[in-house]
Amino acid sequence: MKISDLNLPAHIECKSFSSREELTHALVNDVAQQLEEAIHQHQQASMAVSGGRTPIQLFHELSLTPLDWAKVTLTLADDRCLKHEHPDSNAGLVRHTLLQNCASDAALVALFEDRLDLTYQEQQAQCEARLNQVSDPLDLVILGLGNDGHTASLFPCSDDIESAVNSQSHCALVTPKTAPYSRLTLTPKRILNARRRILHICGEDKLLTLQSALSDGPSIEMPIRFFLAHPLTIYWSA
Ligand SMILES: O=C(O)[C@H](O)[C@@H](O)[C@H](O)[C@H](O)COP(=O)(O)O
Repeated sequence: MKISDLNLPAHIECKSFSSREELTHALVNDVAQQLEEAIHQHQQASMAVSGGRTPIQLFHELSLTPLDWAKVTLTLADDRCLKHEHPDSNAGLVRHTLLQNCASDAALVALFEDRLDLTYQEQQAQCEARLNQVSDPLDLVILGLGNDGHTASLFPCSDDIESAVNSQSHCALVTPKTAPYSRLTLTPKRILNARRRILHICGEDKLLTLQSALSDGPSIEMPIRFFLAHPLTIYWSA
């Protein structure tokens, strides 16, 4: 199957690559250009990135890209409720792979604070306060996709999904049943307010998930649908 086999609506732009290396190269250029334009227009830039395995190469190559990183604020589309030194922490991943080299001067606004003495509800309240200080709209949000149709940490299996997707806040606390750790996630409201959204996916399995998300069905059952209904750029490679 190829991404061109999917019947994508006109508001979705699709960029398809024959290798992950080519995809990464093109995506780095796109992201760098978007951040530069934002800095040019309003003297600063803001971007939320996702965790997981897919963006690791992107983070590394972005970190090597010359840019006025001191004017860039990074945050996360979602994070696991873990200390940042934990290998599954998205904030830890961003610190170790993206906030390096040329990008070491960028600011990172973590969703989950690096401490375990607060309840998850207190963490959520503090995350909300921090996100209030990050420019809204964000210039760019890079999303990933799970094969259950989750994106960010909007997990369809979670008891919290309905309140998370309807939330008027910047972030929500979600505990998935099919994945480890409670999570803090940006809400659809905050993600949809961004100036631009990119979906970064690699592999045939993600294409099948995308195909099923494009078929009719409730958004809450495959939360990526909230974003497929709005302008989006998809970067895909096998
Ligand atoms: O922290 C997370 O789990 C994510 O941000 C999540 O939404 C991720 O993007 C997808 O699960 C895809 O993960 P992979 O890139 O590892 O397939």
